[in-house]
Amino acid sequence: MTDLLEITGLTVRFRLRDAVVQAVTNLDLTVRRGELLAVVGESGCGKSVLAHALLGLLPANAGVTGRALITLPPAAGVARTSTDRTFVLPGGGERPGDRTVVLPGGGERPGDRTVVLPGGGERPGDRTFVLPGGGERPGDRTVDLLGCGETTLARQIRGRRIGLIPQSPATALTVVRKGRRLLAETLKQHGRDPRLADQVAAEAGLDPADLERYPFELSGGMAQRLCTALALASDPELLIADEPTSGLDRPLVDHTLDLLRRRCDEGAAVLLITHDLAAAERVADTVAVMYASRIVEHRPAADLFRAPAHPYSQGLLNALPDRDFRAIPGHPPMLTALPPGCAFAARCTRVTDACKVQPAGPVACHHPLTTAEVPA
Ligand SMILES: Nc1ncnc2c1ncn2[C@@H]1O[C@H](COP(=O)(O)OP(=O)(O)OP(=O)(O)O)[C@@H](O)[C@H]1O
Ligand code: NI
Repeated sequence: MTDLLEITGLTVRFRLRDAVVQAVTNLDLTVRRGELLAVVGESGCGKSVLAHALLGLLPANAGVTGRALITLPPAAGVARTSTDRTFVLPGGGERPGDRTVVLPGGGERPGDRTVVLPGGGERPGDRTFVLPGGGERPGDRTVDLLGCGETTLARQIRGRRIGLIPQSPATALTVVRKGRRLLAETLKQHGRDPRLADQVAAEAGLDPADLERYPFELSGGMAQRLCTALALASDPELLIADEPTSGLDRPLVDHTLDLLRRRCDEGAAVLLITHDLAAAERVADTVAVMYASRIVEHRPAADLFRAPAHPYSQGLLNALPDRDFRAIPGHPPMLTALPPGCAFAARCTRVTDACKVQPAGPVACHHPLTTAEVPA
């Protein structure tokens, strides 16, 4: 997998009349093509502000520093080049006659994937998509999302290369137009057939019949799925999904998570912001745990869920109903009055004097748990 987005030193401060909110502090993250990165953490730790900073959606009282470099292919639209070819992939397992081929598009490149193609004609369940070569190609350009300016973000990035499923879908859908028209117009805007509206709605878990409703006639969960469909309409390289499953029933939660996973398997990247650790465990490749504006642990999902190293990550996992079901005592500190050292120290059972100094690294803790300390 190659890097799609590289964030370094992202810091966001909100100026209030008599205080400064430290919403995101010195955040480093890399998102690769094909990766599903989950960002988890308690309410108010800075997850949505991170998403909004990347998309230039913060209000005027926000100060943003750092870099967020996204590497994009030259053509408008999705990560495709003129040499990429479209394949139909088999819906099921391997079948007699299936052939193995190496990708297209002018010589092998780093990140090219080998796929098995169906030997016969199209079959039910077969899916068509373009396999991105992955590696950087001539003509790819790098844009700093934090420095490129509103015109570039509005015309080239937001809703095109980066899609957002917003945390408050009802607030996002203020227009008085039926879902079908909204979705069809969005598809058209991105050079896609507006007749795909039903298909994209269904992909997002929305009954196409509900496209006949006005946004204000939709339930919270329906509005959520319409926002998901709208975000998918441009087939973005990066999808930022901010609590995309809140308010959905279990089957729809699973449907949405499967959809996000599939996008990554097809070469796009997803930044999934969620309170739902079980969801992150199910679909994420990597997890970044945020606490009081900082990432405190960033590791492969399998490692983190098996053996969390930061005491805060362990606390979050212990709070799960199928684990200890025990919440971490206390509350996160106010972001207007953060301590100079580790912000978790006041709630941590492992605290020592060393914690008065800010810890750094992929596990930002002076006393991380060792694998031996994690109960089997
Ligand atoms: N415009 C603003 N002015 C001042 N403070 C703000 C502003 N927007 C957000 N904040 C503060 O920034 C902090 C991070 O907010 P954010 O919305 O990112 O939290 P979150 O992790 O997404 O929480 P939740 O899980 O509840 O959605 C919060 O303390 C919030 O009050
Ligand atoms: Ni949020």
